Amino acid sequence: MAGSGAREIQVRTITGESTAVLVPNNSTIEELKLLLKQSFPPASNSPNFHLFFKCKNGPEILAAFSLEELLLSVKEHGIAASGKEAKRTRRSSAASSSDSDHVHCHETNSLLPMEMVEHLRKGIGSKGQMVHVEDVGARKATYVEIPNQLSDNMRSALKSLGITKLYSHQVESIEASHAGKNVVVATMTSSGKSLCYNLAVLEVLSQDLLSCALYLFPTKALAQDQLRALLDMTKGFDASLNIGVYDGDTSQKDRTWLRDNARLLITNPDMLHISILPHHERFRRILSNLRFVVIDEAHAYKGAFGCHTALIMRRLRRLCSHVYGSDPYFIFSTATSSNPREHCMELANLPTLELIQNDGSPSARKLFILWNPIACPKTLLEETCSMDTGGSTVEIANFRNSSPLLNVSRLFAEMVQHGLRCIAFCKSRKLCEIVLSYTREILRDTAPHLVESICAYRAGYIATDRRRIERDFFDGKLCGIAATNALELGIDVGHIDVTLHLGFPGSIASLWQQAGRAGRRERPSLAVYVAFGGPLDQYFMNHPNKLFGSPIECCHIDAQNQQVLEQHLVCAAHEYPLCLLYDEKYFGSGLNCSISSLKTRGYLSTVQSCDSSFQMWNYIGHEKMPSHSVSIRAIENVRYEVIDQRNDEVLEEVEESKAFFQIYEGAVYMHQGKTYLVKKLDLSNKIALCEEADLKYYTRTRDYTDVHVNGGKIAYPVKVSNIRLSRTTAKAHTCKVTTNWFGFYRIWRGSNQIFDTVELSLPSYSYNSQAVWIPVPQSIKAAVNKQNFDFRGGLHAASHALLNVVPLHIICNSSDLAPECPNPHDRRYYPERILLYDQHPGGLGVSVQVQPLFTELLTAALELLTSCYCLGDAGCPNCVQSFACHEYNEVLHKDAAIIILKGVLDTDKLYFRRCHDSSQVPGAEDPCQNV
Ligand SMILES: Nc1ncnc2c1ncn2[C@@H]1O[C@H](COP(=O)(O)OP(=O)(O)OP(=O)(O)O)[C@@H](O)[C@H]1O
Repeated sequence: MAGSGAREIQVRTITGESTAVLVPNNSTIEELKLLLKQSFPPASNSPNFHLFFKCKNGPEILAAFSLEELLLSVKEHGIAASGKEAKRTRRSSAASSSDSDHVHCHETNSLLPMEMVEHLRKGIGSKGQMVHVEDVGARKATYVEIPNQLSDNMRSALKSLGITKLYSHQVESIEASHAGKNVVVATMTSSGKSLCYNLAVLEVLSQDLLSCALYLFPTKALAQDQLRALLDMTKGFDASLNIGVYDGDTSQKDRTWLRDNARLLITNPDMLHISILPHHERFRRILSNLRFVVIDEAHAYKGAFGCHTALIMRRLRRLCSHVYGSDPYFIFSTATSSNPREHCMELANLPTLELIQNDGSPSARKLFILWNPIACPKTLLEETCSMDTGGSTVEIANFRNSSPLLNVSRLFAEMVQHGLRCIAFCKSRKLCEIVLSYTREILRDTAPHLVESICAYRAGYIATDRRRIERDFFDGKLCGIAATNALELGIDVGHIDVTLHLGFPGSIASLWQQAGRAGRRERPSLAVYVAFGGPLDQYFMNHPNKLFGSPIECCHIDAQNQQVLEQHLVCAAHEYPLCLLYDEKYFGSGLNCSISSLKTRGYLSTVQSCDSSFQMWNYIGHEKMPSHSVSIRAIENVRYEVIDQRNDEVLEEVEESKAFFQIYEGAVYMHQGKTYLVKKLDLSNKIALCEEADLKYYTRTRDYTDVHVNGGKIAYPVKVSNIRLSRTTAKAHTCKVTTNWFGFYRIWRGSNQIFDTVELSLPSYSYNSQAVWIPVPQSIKAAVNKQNFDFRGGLHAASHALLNVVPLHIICNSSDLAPECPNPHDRRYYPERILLYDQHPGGLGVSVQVQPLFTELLTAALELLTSCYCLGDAGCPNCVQSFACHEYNEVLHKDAAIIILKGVLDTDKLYFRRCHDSSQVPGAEDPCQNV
């Protein structure tokens, strides 16, 4: 029993030994350590000596040693960094939480990221899974003295951040901003880009007490993160800045206050579009005094979302100029784009932009491992497992299976057990939950005290849960997160040592963005890309130079996309009448034609004047708020709530389009690594009731997605370049994209064996869109079959090749379009055609732009395939594989695709020659005939 001057604490080592230790009150950390060492001399066979302190009498024990003492001690022993950083490391910060009665302490053999590579090579990677290690060398900082012109406010802000010198690119960008230039800072992740815009903006705002700034972030989490940073930085300022976040979560009361008082308003493009611009008079003070617009993570604005944001920027700049007499400067920041200047100029319609890209920040060494689970033959795996004395029976049994999921889970457990803070990026929400659950299973055997120190993070979780997880990771209460790309953009979750990547995330830019989350603040780091068995991942495993030697992707936006342009012109006219003379510089040369189209469709009217360029066009549409019907990033409002029926707690809200992949009666639903059985799906109230259950299986839906071409004409005429294009029989039509769910499988965990097939009856999910397509004649099918090639695989490969060449000819992202991807198990009839459709509900107009170019694109696709010397039916990512394939690049046949593409081009050529010969040119002079 604890006497009055002492307390009893329970101590347990990682190997499970446990005893009670009597600790005198007010003992220092050194005394405590000594006591513990006497009770548990580190055994030679226990190199990873983790101590777990559980205080029986509640949390008071922490009062015996202050955080400072703990930090000092930790620092002395060289197992964590000092000062501010140490506060964020897991080892020390668990103790900083006064409401915690758990203290985790790694006494010896915590591994550094670089040491981990050797550890893996000798341990779980000893049989060849580590197929490549790329050494991304360290870079030294180029510091510059803080410029003399910076005010005392700025100097004290820097001091409060512990910054004594600036990186060269920071000074370069601040000077450019202050010289009145628009600036884009395109340096590495964690290179101090925020300071580039914060110093430039705060300096002006603290000197000119009327001036205002608008910060745009693509996510609410980033906005909150920046608010915290700005409030910290400006604590000692003598000028009132009134910084606040104005987004969908802001209360009405706070909104009113911010409108009246804020000088630095943090928001997002959605809010600008739907709330600020349509009610611009309420923001008169801010818009009249707007000096800066800051756009962080500029690479997030590409494709459909980028196109909408570009038009919102034009609406903003136009209102500032026409109504409020202001002309703000722009500061962009981006880490992963290979065309930052061109992209940002298009985004905000700027004539000039200063590019700052000579990165002066230091970066530590990063080792990037390519890890191929299937590189390890089954027999060798068995051998490894039987030799692996540290693994549990479950683990050994599981690891015998070369599943990438189990590999990544094992790596995840390995990292946290060795004191390395880690994010395991997974491509889907389900994978994220499974990885968490497997990793916890491993930890339960090897380090039970760490089971609760890891969790999952994904966009579906309710906002308060996400904020808590971010905070807990930052504070060090958590040491690992299995996350989707929701954690990819730069939220500061503190220091991270390792990133794991389960499967290729969809773009090289995304992979680097994710890997950039580790190794911040000059600490060496590790990234491990674990491959799936699909052709794309296997290609990178076999050709590492294609991954590390290729430039990251460009960001494309097309602010002239007629369909999107017209949607925003309606909003713009509602905000302030349009005028050809003054607005063409914002909306481009298509303005005149779009105004006529909107007039015909009943959106605009004018009072006749003698000179048409002076005419003012007023909004006369029926909607009170036209911006409400323009969706800028296909956010779904209809969502299903997943409720734990035992305590009525909402676990998640799932968008309608994704709901039935996860929740249906009998589904095994996962949340924070726990399994739940879905008991009831209430379709009318959009609620799924579930109960926690210990299940040894998981479920997978049986579904298919069909594209039904309606044959309806698309309402928007497309501008065709003056270049004489080849004729085509391809058509662009409206279409309906429908997903059907008709059953599900029950599958054993571990062995992945299907043991039950269940039928389902669920409503299908559809959205209207636009498609461009060409039929493939029977003669071509016969030619493919004659070679014993897979015709369906050929259609799939040809559509992928076509998709791969589209962004080279049209400004768009390849993710704006999708091909028809066959499910290998689907034996139904399939249309014999090459088709691409707009992935954005309602359509984006990209298919329409593709149609007149179809022959050129088919020719380019054919050239791509014939000039690519890769071997095998499945091709490679340079030719027929697509990063975004819905069916993991299965059912591909490159040689069949060559026959199909060639055949379709020849058929079209022949058709037009015959038309010409018989002088029956069916309107073919106009390549838009089918639009
Ligand atoms: N001149 C400097 N000297 C030392 N540390 C700095 C300096 N400038 C910035 N930092 C620190 O570097 C870290 C990363 O900064 P910041 O978050 O601004 O990077 P970033 O480039 O915006 O990152 P991301 O690309 O992830 O958004 C922060 O902790 C910041 O305080």
